[in-house]
Amino acid sequence: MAPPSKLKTTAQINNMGYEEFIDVFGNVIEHCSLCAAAVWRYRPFKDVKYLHEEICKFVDQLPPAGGEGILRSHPDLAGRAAKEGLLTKESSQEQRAAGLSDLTQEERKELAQMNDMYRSKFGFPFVICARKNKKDAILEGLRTRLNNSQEAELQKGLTEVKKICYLRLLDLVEHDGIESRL
Ligand SMILES: NC(=O)N[C@H]1NC(=O)NC1=O
Repeated sequence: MAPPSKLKTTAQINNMGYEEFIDVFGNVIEHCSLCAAAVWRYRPFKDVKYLHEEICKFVDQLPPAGGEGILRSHPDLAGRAAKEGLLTKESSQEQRAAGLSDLTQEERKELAQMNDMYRSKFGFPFVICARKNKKDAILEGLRTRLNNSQEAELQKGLTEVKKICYLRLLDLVEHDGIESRL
């Protein structure tokens, strides 16, 4: 007999008390459990897509400083936290999936230099959905996005945060092939 699925059903989510909800969904936005805490009140959710939409609505109504705070809660790609083994398990899996644990020394150096340039220009780290971009696309994205305005990068970074969030939710909740929404 197949082992019981660890994925939550919509019914289970809708019956969760606040603490269990945070235990399960507290890191769907990296280090920002406030985003899950804010949407618990909107149960019942029809499915995982609705839960994601409520989180996105919460993120979208934050003032710019709040959005920047969310971006700042993300670790650099292949940065110091990765080197020191301090990533969350989600971020660690995502960075590995993108091939960032197998960078050449040159690629690692280029990424670190561009990450630093990006952070000093915008005041927050470069954020991209690593599971949707392999290492070449990440390096290219960083090179291109360095030319953008601060406002554009705040929006772009938050769009990537919402993609990361959706994929993290799909890892936690039973669903029916709806990844294509990204
Ligand atoms: N800086 C950055 O993009 N970090 C992240 N991206 C991702 O997919 N997971 C992360 O932690």
